Amino acid sequence: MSESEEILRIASKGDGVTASGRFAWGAAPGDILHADGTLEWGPHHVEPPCRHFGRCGGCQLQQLDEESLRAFVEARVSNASASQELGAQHIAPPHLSPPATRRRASLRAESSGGRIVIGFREAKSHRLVELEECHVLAPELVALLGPLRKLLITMGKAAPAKKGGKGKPGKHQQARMAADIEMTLVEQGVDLGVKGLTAEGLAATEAMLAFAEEHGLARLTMDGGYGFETVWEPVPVTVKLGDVSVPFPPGSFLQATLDGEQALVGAAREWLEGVPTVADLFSGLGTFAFALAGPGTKVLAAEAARDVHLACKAAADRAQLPVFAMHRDLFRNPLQPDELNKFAAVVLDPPRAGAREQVEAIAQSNVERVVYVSCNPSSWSRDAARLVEEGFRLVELRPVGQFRWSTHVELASLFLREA
Ligand SMILES: C[S@@+](CC[C@H](N)C(=O)[O-])C[C@H]1O[C@@H](n2cnc3c(N)ncnc32)[C@H](O)[C@@H]1O
Repeated sequence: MSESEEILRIASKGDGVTASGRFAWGAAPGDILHADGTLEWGPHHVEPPCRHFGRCGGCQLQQLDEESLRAFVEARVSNASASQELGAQHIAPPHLSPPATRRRASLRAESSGGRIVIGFREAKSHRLVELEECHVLAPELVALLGPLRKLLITMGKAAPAKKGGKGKPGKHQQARMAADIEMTLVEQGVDLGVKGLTAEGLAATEAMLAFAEEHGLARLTMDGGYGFETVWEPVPVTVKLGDVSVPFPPGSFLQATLDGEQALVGAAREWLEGVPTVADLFSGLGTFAFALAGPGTKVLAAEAARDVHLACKAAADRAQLPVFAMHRDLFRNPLQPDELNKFAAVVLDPPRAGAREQVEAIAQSNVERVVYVSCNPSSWSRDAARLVEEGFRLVELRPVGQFRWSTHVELASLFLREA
């Protein structure tokens, strides 16, 4: 049997690891892992603030004190850099979003044992934990969970009985319900999307409208399998990017916290100050484009999602800012070196898969300054290695932990081409 050993670090999936390579879930650095698998808490182990911790799939690291949480975020990023020998010149202290600031969430709602459960999926299982509290979500989102649960029960009762089901003939009967819930805090309040359900019948529709009105929703959309249908949107929904209110199509990407967005945008602003022409690739609604564009800076914003691209374009036109929105699939049709050569700098913020093809074209171009923002240190390090191979230097790396207490880590990085 193995000896008692100290937990030395937290691995990328959130388990504590000892020197001999033993793993322990829920451990903090400095804990002692005994031979029988029990943990003795060390100086960095704190009482998790949430009663659901350990069962809810939303958080993995609530047992860490602030110091070791910061160390985890920094290590994820610096290890990714070291794994490819990128030679980062400077790694900034990590930015961590405070509790109760996450402004978007994807949750699951299911009927279970005659009840409706809304929550993140349980860790390593398909079961849902009923969220009685949540320490990461913004209070406006948490406040809606209880009322939403009641609404879904009402809708279930209002739904027509399924043919062949049990129960007295002619009586409404609650069918098994499962839906995906998207919540985003926008300028007008909460944008709520329910996927997998339709409001069937007058009673269900009226219940939805009453709910939206009573809770002052910014928008309510339903998607029963044929695309989003807007049930309620008293005024057009927008998000503020830079100084511009940009239309927000249902389900669009928004950085998870406002302070996280500000950390990433702040890095891009600092690194691209005074640059006259910037290509913002995987631009989304224009988070970086609207922050960078101004009298001295023109920005091209390239994005594949059509509704997102159109929203960016409409906002740029209305604000009369030098942001030129381009609809383009940058995986299949990356900006080519001759197109990239028209820009003094590139900022790119691709999805988790990274941007292998687009980075190859950047490597082959004459662009001298690249700001790479990433939500996946692994794909980032692969792409970064290609830039370094073609003569770029990794000047600065800023770890950002927008998803507090989770293993999900983001970063901003600056690459300059060696003279
Ligand atoms: C991580 S988000 C970043 C969005 C934006 N930079 C921001 O901060 O809000 C990645 C964006 O890439 C877009 N995207 C995904 N695949 C793409 C592709 N093949 N070509 C271009 N854009 C793509 C997504 O629609 C999404 O808007």
